[in-house]
Amino acid sequence: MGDWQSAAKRAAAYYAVDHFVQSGMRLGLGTGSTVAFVLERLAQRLQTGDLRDIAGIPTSEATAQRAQALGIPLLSFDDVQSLDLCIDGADEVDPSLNLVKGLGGALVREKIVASASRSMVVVVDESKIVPKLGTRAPLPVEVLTFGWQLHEAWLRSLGVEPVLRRTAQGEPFVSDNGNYIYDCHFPQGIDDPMRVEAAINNRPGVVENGLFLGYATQVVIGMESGDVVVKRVAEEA
Ligand SMILES: O=C[C@H](O)[C@H](O)[C@H](O)COP(=O)(O)O
Repeated sequence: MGDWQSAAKRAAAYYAVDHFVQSGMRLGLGTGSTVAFVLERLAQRLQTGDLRDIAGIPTSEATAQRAQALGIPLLSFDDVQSLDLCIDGADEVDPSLNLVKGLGGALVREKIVASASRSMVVVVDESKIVPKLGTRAPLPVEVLTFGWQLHEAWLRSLGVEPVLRRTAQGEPFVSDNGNYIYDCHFPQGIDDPMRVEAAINNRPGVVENGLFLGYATQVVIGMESGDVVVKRVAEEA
């Protein structure tokens, strides 16, 4: 990651916390290197007393640990069933603010938390902006370990190049939910995300895929120039 990308992620994350988070909110806390800056900013503003009475549901064990270390109060779905706002990163953002997520392996909990949130602010650097989903990042598909071997040929039959995600040691990567992940490469990008989402999620053994269609309400983009640009979903006519 270039220096500008790290600065752009921080700029987007700080902007999102400063413009969208208010005292008293119940938050969804996403996962990844950009969300790390969100947590940093939340902790700073809690310490100064600028923000009060906020708490969040983390979308991964990594986010839970980081938030706890920073003193950000955490909740679970035992405590609340809906959230005011979810802030999360993304691997791709298209012109309609549809997303691919999950390169950090947290897609299942991220989608559950996003679906329980009244709005979703996505924080990215400008390298994540794409004209078409599937052109920059593979689509992660989380599957149960039982029968994981059955999915590869099926995914290939959809015209996809699936690669089982592995650790640096060559072992299959295991998600926080105890599942495996196929990273699915689309040679021409994803032409019809809704059809792909329905087909993949209808397959027995598939837990979830990384397409987030219609979830993002705002996308905060940190630019290489140092500027921050905010995109919102188009208002309905
Ligand atoms: O599973 C991981 C998440 O979807 C992340 O939000 C996504 O991969 C973006 O991560 P980062 O901010 O590190 O690029």
